[in-house]
Amino acid sequence: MTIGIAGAGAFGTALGVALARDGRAVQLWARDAAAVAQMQASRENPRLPGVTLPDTITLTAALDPLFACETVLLAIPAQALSGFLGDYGARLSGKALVACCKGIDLGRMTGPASTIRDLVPDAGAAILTGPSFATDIARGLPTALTIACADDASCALLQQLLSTPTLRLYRTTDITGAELGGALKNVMAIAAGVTIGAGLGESARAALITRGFAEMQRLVTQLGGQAETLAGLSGLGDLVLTCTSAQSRNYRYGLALGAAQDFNTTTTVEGIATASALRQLSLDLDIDLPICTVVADLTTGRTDVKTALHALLSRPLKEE
Ligand SMILES: NC(=O)C1=CN([C@@H]2O[C@H](COP(=O)(O)OP(=O)(O)OC[C@H]3O[C@@H](n4cnc5c(N)ncnc54)[C@H](OP(=O)(O)O)[C@@H]3O)[C@@H](O)[C@H]2O)C=CC1
Ligand SMILES: O=C(CO)COP(=O)(O)O
Repeated sequence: MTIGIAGAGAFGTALGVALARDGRAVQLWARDAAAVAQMQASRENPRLPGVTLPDTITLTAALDPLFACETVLLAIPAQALSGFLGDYGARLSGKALVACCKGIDLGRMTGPASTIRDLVPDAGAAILTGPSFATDIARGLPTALTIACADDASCALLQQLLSTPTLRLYRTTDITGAELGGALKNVMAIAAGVTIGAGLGESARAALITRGFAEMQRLVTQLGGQAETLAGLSGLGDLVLTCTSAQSRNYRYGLALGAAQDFNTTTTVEGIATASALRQLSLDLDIDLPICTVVADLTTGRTDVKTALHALLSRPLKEE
């Protein structure tokens, strides 16, 4: 069975490489025909330098080969997902669609798997998420991820299909917990980066990560997800990775923000839009999300680091 992957960015390509190396045939689609031609010729993706694309990956800029696959991984940024599904949802109905992105859609206020469920109701909506840098997956380093899908039997099939000897998938039916964990950890990673970038210290970062996790639990449980999911790979696992590693783009963006330095605006930093979505959700649902709100205010220039820090530290003292 050929696995389709929409989006030949770092993550889509890394997943394709891992699956192809383990014997799966992969159709890797990108919208830019010139970039596809260049990758075909070089068997390398500039977004994932130093990794040779196995022969069993077929690159394509045409959509028909992608739509011929029964399982399609959607590895495009979270804010682009609803547009893609709006354009092509009719061609994707009945398939297993696995979101491979992390974020909350600013227009719809939904996580990636929920966006699939809403826009392509008769597809099997799933999400693949958890702690993993694309380069680690592509290098064949050991990685463990969460696959979430409402139906356990379908989830088990996807778990088998997408696991390899070095890419180990755990499954859950808690889509809400899994998709929100992945979305929120990026916002927390920006905050952690700001903390270090502004010279506030590693103790402050540990406090930020811990209170960030409390914030994640508050939102997830109020929206019907499970605290246990957040304690797993898609929540705590990815939170720890992204808040402590300079490989993370969200963390690096936060570092630059905290140090008042420029940052390349073409880099995919999912936490920026997601922070604004969460700020709005906090107001709409009356849920206390102080760190997400501060990150949204920082990234949109509504506040500065000094004021943001004061806002967090001057909150009333309370029970842990
Ligand atoms: N990189 C990583 O280590 C990991 C990333 N992820 C998640 O994967 C998702 C993708 O990130 P990543 O691959 O790193 O990002 P990249 O910036 O490397 O690539 C993004 C890809 O998406 C494509 N794209 C953007 N907008 C659209 C659109 N409207 N329609 C079709 N294709 C589009 C881009 O194409 P073009 O070049 O034409 O703009 C590009 O190929 C994110 O949600 C991220 O959080 C998850 C785990 C690890
Ligand atoms: O999600 C990731 C690791 O699990 C990648 O993080 P960044 O998008 O911050 O680089």
